[in-house]
Amino acid sequence: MTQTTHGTLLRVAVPNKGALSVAASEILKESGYRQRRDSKELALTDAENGVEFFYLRPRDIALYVGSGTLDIGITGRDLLLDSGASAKEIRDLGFGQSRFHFAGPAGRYSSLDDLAGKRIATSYTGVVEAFLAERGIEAEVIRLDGAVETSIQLGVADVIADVVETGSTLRAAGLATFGEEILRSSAVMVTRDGAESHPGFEVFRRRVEGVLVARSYVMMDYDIRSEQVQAAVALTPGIESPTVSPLHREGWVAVRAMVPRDGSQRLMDELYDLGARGILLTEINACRL
Ligand SMILES: Nc1ncnc2c1ncn2[C@@H]1O[C@H](COP(=O)(O)OP(=O)(O)OP(=O)(O)O)[C@@H](O)[C@H]1O
Ligand SMILES: O=P(O)(O)OC[C@H]1O[C@H](OP(=O)(O)OP(=O)(O)O)[C@H](O)[C@@H]1O
Ligand SMILES: [Mg+2]
Repeated sequence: MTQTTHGTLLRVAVPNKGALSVAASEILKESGYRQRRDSKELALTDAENGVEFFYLRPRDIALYVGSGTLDIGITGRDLLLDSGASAKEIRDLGFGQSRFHFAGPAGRYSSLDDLAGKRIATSYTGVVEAFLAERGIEAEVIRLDGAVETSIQLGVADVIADVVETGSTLRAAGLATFGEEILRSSAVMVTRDGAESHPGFEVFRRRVEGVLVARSYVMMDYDIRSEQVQAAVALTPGIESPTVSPLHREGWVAVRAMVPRDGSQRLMDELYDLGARGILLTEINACRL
């Protein structure tokens, strides 16, 4: 293992390509870590921060983390479940959202009952077989590496089970989803029992958490008459507790609180109606809570 003045480096897996790779490196950069500049680099040591990054196929990441070779990884929830690895999800990272669905020629299939005896092509055999077993559906699962949408036209399968984001790939192939959603996925941070004891683990987790909170919250400042402050603070309770400071203007106070980015415009309207003035919204770049 690599040693530095910090001791053993924390070993972190990052998707090397595909739908998650750019956003994963982005969140790590925002968390203050060095990231590779060249997509051909396979590993990068950020000695100053005590972390070594390994750029791997997102499909393999849960296996490396589950087996104990690496401490933390970023991958998709669907890939984690499909791998059957003993890695565990510790944080939804809020990007790479996708749904996983059965699909067939538009109009031909309407429910899961239509799956019996069919050939289902997918890159996610673990997820699909578990789903079918749970519901007692007997069907043949055919493993393909990708571009599964084409397999029906080529006569290899009757239906597919695949990742759907915008649905444009399905539409282009003349396919439509049917039956209930198999699972909902997004990028997740994974680790394994025992990795938490690494001295660098908690710092890493807290840094990423700080970026995620900074992305979902904004800072709100406003002035309000003292007699309205209770009602206003009830609308903006903050995370710990809002800061209320006296103003030079008699009978008025200034309030500062973190508020969820979603709904923040509506909140400004409500505060204005309460009598608040000078309402400001500012971005938070990073935080530790
Ligand atoms: N179009 C998409 N939009 C958002 N997330 C996606 C999309 N396609 C795939 N994903 C998610 O990205 C993760 C990895 O998929 P990705 O396509 O990068 O890898 P792969 O299919 O194994 O490899 P590749 O497509 O490079 O052969 C999965 O968790 C998946 O849910
Ligand atoms: O609903 P959409 O927005 O069209 O996205 C879904 C498509 O994106 C992924 O393909 P990818 O580009 O990863 O190729 P692959 O099939 O070879 O994995 C996925 O497998 C679907 O084909
Ligand atoms: Mg893919």
